[in-house]
Amino acid sequence: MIPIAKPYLIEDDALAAYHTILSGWITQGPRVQEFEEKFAEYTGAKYAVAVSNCTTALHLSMIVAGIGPGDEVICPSMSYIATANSIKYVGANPVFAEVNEFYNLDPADVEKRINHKTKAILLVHQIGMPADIDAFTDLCSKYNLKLIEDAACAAGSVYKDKRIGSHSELVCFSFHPRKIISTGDGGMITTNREDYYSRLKLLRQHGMSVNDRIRHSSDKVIFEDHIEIGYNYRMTDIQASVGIKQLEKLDWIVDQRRIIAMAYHEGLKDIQSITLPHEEEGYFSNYQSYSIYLKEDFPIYRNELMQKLLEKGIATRRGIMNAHRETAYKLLTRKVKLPRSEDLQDRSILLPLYVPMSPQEIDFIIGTLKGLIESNVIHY
Ligand SMILES: C[C@H]1O[C@H](OP(=O)(O)OP(=O)(O)OC[C@H]2O[C@@H](n3cnc4c(=O)[nH]c(N)nc43)[C@H](O)[C@@H]2O)[C@@H](O)[C@@H](O)[C@@H]1N
Ligand SMILES: O=C(O)CCC(=O)C(=O)O
Repeated sequence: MIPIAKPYLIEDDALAAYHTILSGWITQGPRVQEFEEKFAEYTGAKYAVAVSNCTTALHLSMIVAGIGPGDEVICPSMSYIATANSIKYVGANPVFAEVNEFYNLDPADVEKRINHKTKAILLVHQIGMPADIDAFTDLCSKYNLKLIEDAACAAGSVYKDKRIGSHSELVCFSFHPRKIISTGDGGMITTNREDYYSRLKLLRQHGMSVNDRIRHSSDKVIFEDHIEIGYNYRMTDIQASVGIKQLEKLDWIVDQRRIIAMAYHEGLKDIQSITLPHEEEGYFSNYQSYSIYLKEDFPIYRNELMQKLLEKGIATRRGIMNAHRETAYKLLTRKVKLPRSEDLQDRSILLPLYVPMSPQEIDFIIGTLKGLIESNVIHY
């Protein structure tokens, strides 16, 4: 079976975890600090704060951005549900906007939805393709809104010559196994603001004024205070030590993923009934996923195509979900109509993409897909 994804984890990642376990300091310790420093340096941001996953990164970002009950935050519905959930966690409401052909927020549609309750735009760099950060930065300054980036899938992606993580005040990353680099679960927030940095560090560890490492190494007795109600959103040192090793491989992994994406482009470019992903000038994707869109004249129903491919040993996934169609959001979103997002969800599939994939596996996927189309197994 060719799976949809596999994290690229090798012996040095495992050894890093092994050594951390034996070191005797296994959470919120030196490896976490090292991972944060290296991640900030990699992205070009001033600071980075490690947390337990990207969902908690988004939650804390909402808090430090000052989003609260009754506020509205504009975001795509077409995203993993954690994007919208992070807005609900602070008592605010997600206002879903349309996406463009790149599965990313459409700035013109977002602008139409701004009103006096709007406090922020939460953009998503969907499946690793950067969203148009400049357009949203302009909108945010025009209407005095906060910008938060959900870069869960976008470690190693680049927008206008700068890596994702360096463009705005709050950028959230994920190290879930479905992402480019993984620490099991894990997340990171990058920021250039010192006040955000300090508050994020406080909030992820119960609002504790003097952290355990400082108390541990102090030659004087110190007592901590808990100065606001915080959370237990820590990353462990076991995860961070894996993250440090994964980060060393990130650019290489992105290169490898792009080679596979190019092989898909090349092998599938002559099929008229599908649309392939592409990059515009200034946009560089890490190809977290490779999504193809089945046009009106595609000869096989989407779900049947997925089933046929599975029977041939190839796992695929449906197009990116729309949060407003999920049961959890039904009451809130009865009147929401997002035809483009819904169509992209219904008519797209994600193909397997992981490192290493052999040329034979890629050829097999391309050949099987072409064979199914040519034999017109099931017609409309
Ligand atoms: C970007 C979004 O991608 C994912 O959605 P998806 O539907 O494309 O993929 P999923 O089915 O969740 O991905 C899980 C697949 O990823 C591979 N995998 C490999 N290792 C793991 C693992 O440790 N945990 C999980 N959950 N999955 C792992 C396997 O092939 C597994 O079938 C979701 O995981 C979302 O959580 C994510 N935000
Ligand atoms: O939990 C998930 O499956 C997706 C959300 C995510 O990637 C994260 O919270 O880090």
